[in-house]
Amino acid sequence: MGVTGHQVRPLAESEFREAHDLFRRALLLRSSKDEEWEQSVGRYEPGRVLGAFVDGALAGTAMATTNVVAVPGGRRLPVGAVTGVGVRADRTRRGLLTSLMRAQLDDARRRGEAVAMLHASEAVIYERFGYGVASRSRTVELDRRRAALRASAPVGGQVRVLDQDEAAPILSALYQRCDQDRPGQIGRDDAWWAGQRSWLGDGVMVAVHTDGDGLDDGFALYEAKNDKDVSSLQVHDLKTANAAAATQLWRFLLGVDLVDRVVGRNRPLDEPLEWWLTDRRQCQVTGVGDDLWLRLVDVLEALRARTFGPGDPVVIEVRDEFLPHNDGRYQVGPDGVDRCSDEPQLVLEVAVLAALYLGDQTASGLVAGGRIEARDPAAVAAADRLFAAAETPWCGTNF
Ligand SMILES: CC(=O)SCCNC(=O)CCNC(=O)[C@H](O)C(C)(C)COP(=O)(O)OP(=O)(O)OC[C@H]1O[C@@H](n2cnc3c(N)ncnc32)[C@H](O)[C@@H]1OP(=O)(O)O
Repeated sequence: MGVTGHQVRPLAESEFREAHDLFRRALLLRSSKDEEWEQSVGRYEPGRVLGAFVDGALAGTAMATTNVVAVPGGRRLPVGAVTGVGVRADRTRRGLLTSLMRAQLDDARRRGEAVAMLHASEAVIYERFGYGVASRSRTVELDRRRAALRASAPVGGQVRVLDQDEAAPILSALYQRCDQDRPGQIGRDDAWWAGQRSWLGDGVMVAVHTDGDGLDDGFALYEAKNDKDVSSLQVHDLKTANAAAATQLWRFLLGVDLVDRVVGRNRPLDEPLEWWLTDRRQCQVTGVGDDLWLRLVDVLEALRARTFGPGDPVVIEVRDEFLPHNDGRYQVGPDGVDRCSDEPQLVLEVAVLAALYLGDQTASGLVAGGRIEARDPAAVAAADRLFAAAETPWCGTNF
């Protein structure tokens, strides 16, 4: 296969490191050191690492790892977690990524994965392939000396600090107890933890919270940084099973000596930090950005996998140029989803459906934004109720 003079095929295991380094160089990083490669190799899944070749030489790559993602209603769907996407800088804009995406989505379909997901390096790349922003996250910054939690914020349990070696044996099982039903949550296997450790480096510390019964129920991975005489704690990862674990971990982070600012990255939009603080302005939101991008590979199966809110069914027409088998009309209602031939009330592209799918966006917001055509205005409020999810979607896991 190929658009202009290139071929795409799954790579042999002996080619994985070349693909890894091609990806790193596409991200403007140096090639991996042996130790870094050893920590990353487990993430390369035979059969799911693709290469695009020009004149017989590897010029582009994309891979996926087999995972699950939680959708509204609590089901966890099989999903390909797409990553490692890169094309050599001297081979871009000649269709290599397009061929890689096509091969990868065809493969996902053969595997019976109704959705695919990724985190995007740039917002302009993936919509043409049917991906849309399905969850968002925010960056928060707190002045450590002025930010304090209210006495009324949940308390209980204890925090202990571990280094990465000590934390490694417990983090995987602990993560599985944290926030798992929230739409957008995905799995983290041992290979993910090893790869993440390589990515974050040696400077990371781990705070673990234990509840009153001695059960670990939350953790934070954080790192000290000095920038222009400002000392900060960068919180890379904070996941908890309950509110008390979250408030106690934030209390701990805000109590670390010698630190001016605490910066939480990739935090869920609904984390109630402002409500926990005595002075809500000490929580500054310095950024809101896209988190998880989803691609509905099989629209019917994906819609059937989630639950919908109450109300009248709505007929939507989905347009999908890249995967035309999804083109068509669907009746979506609390009692189920089916293809139909009725006149559509709402018309939208498949990437826009991804923005509705986990409940991140409302139909009315997308109508206002010009991304849904409302042929029947009465259907907009009905679609708002149908697609609403009980919890704000959030992934918060890099891959
Ligand atoms: C999930 C992840 O791994 S995210 C990481 C993605 N990788 C990177 O950002 C690394 C640096 N960038 C790259 O390696 C490459 O530029 C890629 C992979 C983003 C794109 O690869 P290419 O082979 O150039 O893409 P391809 O030629 O198939 O482009 C298809 C279309 O998308 C457009 N496009 C692709 N990348 C970009 C971009 N970064 N910005 C704007 N438009 C883009 C092309 O212009 C083209 O448009 P057209 O069909 O209207 O002509």
